[in-house]
Amino acid sequence: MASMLAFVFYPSAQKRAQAELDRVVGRGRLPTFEDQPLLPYVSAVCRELLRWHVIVPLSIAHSPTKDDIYDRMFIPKGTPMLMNAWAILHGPEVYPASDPEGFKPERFLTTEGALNDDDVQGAFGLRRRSCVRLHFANSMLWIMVASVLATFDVTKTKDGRGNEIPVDVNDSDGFVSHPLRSIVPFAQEVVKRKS
Ligand code: HEM
Repeated sequence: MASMLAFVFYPSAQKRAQAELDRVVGRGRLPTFEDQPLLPYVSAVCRELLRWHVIVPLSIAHSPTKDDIYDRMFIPKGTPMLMNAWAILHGPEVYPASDPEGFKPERFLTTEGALNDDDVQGAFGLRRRSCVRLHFANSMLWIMVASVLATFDVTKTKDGRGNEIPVDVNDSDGFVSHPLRSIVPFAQEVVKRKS
């Protein structure tokens, strides 16, 4: 869902990823995992999706098994603790160069155009208890994004006069965050790309 919003709001990122796909894969087949090393911008789009719209914004609650002190704060055993993944992944200290709220896949690329070392680990929790299926989830996200971009243009819907209908962003409440489903069929168009 967040990918559809990102493609609508940031058409230049969508076009740049499609240009990379056209150059590496061509228009005669779908991308596969063998193509992945040659598609750093598409991979950067996936990282930016995980960062820009954090799926589990407060991660999962954990609690210490014994009393602890952290940074001069006393934390009693059993205190529920949440990691603010949204704040970490939008922190201007970590993403200073360019607008942490904006969708900028190039923040994950080196000046030579290769992927940098920031693998957005925080989106999957940190350290010992992080997501056990993060590699599977990353692969599924990548193949979905690569396939959609290879096949479709995602744009704003136009009204009867040809004016774009503004997309209103509403996110779900709760443990898992996603754009609300109702906006998708009404304000976005997913059109098969012209060959
Ligand atoms: C983009 C997709 C996904 C995201 C963003 C995500 C994110 C997370 C996060 C933030 C946690 C909590 C880590 C913590 O406790 O600090 C977690 C835990 C977990 N995730 Fe995922 N996850 C994703 C996909 C999946 C999938 C596809 C599976 C299974 C097929 C999965 C299975 C689990 C399990 C079993 C845990 C609990 C791990 C534990 O407590 O030891 N996740 N995930």
